[in-house]
Amino acid sequence: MELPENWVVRHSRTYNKDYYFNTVTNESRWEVPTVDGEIDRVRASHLLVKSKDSRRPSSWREENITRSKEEALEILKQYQKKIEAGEETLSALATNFSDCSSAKRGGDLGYFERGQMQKPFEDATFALQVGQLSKPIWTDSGVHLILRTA
Ligand SMILES: Cn1nc(-c2ccccc2)cc1C(=O)N[C@H](Cc1nc2ccccc2[nH]1)C(=O)O
Repeated sequence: MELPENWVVRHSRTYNKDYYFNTVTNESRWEVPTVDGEIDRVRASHLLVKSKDSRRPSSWREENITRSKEEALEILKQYQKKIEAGEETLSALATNFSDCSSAKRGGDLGYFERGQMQKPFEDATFALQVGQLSKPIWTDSGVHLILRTA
């Protein structure tokens, strides 16, 4: 995490831990300063449809997944239509149909920072506004719909 301008990390011998010091304002603080508008962690839920080419072509739903990538995308687009029409929620569809083990939590992956998820998934999530649904996103796991929740 790069620090905003004029901020440096210092080490407090008294407390034996790092703190942050602004060399212009002489302000010091324990928590990491972030540039306004720079987000360092997000929360998201997702619905994953795997295919035979997925990194792990198996899930709680289906021991051996044989559908093609094209079929997976068509299935995911049907879910996307229902969510965008307000007929279904991503959480309800993920619970019943996601090929990710997060299905048991309505697709909720919790909070994550950059560097934790597969890059296409991370970039798509960080580009979403809170409450916004992604377009279909491909990772090595399959094709995802992502809802940024925080
Ligand atoms: C990243 N992650 N979190 C959970 C999870 C979260 C909450 C509760 C239970 C499982 C499962 C996973 C996971 O990697 N699952 C994989 C599928 C998968 N691949 C992903 C790539 C990016 C983001 C989420 C993804 N989920 C699997 O089940 O084969």
